[in-house]
Amino acid sequence: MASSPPLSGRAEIYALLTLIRDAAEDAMREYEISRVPIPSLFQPVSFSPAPSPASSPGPGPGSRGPNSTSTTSNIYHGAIPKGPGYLSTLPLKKAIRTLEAACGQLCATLAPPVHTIVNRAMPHESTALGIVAERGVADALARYPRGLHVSELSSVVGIPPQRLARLLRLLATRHCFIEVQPNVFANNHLSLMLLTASTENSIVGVYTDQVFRAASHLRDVWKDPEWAASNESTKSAFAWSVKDEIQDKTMFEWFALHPEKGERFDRAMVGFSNAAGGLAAIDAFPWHMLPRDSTVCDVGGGFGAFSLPLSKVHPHLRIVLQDLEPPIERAKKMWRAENPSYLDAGRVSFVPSDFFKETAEPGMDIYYLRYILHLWSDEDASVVLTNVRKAMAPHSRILVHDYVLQHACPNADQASHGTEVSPAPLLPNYGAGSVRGYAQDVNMMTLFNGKERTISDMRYLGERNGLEVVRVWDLAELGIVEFKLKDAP
Ligand SMILES: C[S@@+](CC[C@H](N)C(=O)[O-])C[C@H]1O[C@@H](n2cnc3c(N)ncnc32)[C@H](O)[C@@H]1O
Repeated sequence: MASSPPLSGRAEIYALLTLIRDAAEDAMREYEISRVPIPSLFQPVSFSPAPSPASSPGPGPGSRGPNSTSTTSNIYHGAIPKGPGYLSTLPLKKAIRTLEAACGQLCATLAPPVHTIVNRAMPHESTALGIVAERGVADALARYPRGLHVSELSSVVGIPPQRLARLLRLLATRHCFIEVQPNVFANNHLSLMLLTASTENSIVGVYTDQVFRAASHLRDVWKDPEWAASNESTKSAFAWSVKDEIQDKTMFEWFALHPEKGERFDRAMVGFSNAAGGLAAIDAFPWHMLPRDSTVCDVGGGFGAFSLPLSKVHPHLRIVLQDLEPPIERAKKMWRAENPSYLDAGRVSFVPSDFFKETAEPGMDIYYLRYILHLWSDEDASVVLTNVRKAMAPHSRILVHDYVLQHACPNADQASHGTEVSPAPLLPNYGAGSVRGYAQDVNMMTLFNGKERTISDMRYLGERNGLEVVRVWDLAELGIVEFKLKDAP
């Protein structure tokens, strides 16, 4: 546990400035190593139609990893280019974690508290992002690198010019879009994320629509004694928000009434994974050390947002994709389009299965669960884990790929099992540099009564299901917790 005395006053500010400078240097070095130009927020970008899936680049020799541009194909970015300067590697994420933590701590230290608190309470940036993403503003600007006046843009996106200008100015003030002249706006590399074909547009849609509405009901839910006391996923704020339409169902069951929202959610998972570095595990975990034909069961794998790119980078593995029937049907189409040779060689199989009712595929080498356990309370997560444990052979491993949260104060688990310790004077959990995980924790509570977990929570969950933590792989935002059977070698 880090127990050095806290710095104060000028010493803390200078330590933060040093961290900012060092982290920015690390980030710039990563761009240089990757031969990607350092992006400019002031460089307008244009966009022409996407390459067909057949011509999109796949992993190849010399690629830097699954999050770098060279290994991404259309499903991961929704068939759009990421603009100049797009890079998302693990070293860059680590540098940005420190940079954001130090900048956040510096501003929160020196700014008048009222300034910080009022800014944090304002939800309007999210509102503006949601509207602009839904109306396709980035698409409408795509062919105009010198920008378009709101009077022309207005008729394309169906928002009155002056209202549109105000939404865009709020966003441009935070560097998403550029106001190139008064009331004339152009895309930059941030606003490109909002192109309607992009998976990031879908995650913006999910957060600013479904999640936003559900979160606004948390207060009401907690005033109802029955709902407030329940940990069931069918008694979440999301369930409350749709209770006039459907009762006692989870969000996944609600998707059956709204298949278009289910499909948007699938795409959003890819967008979220891009943001969180969800593919970093392809490089960081030693898949290449597993013998040929080792088997990986992607439990609740959706259409294979992880296992599909895994199959491209590590084709020596065999994959079994398990999920409910509708995602499995979508998965078959996705694999046919994205990795037909792997499919035709019979190296992937699709198994419709309810992980609450059925055991996983028996005797697999790896059971991989990404964004699964965090959806559920300890009781429900235990049912899923038990159904996996029953299928395990003595050598099998479970990889739980989720956030691994830390307390915001020094604690015994801070450096256990491979999690990285933040440099002083940052908060032990990297503060603002890791805030998305803590927001996701509240999001899981909102949508499913689920939760993100600390390493102690993971250990507890393992112990109550006959499993032991082997180690944690710190992936700068998400982590992988590796479990084995208790008492297995
Ligand atoms: C948050 S998504 C994660 C998908 C995928 N693992 C990924 O990382 O992109 C949760 C997945 O769990 C699946 N799921 C939900 N309830 C399930 C159940 N009872 N049995 C099997 N899969 C289920 C959903 O269909 C969805 O694909």
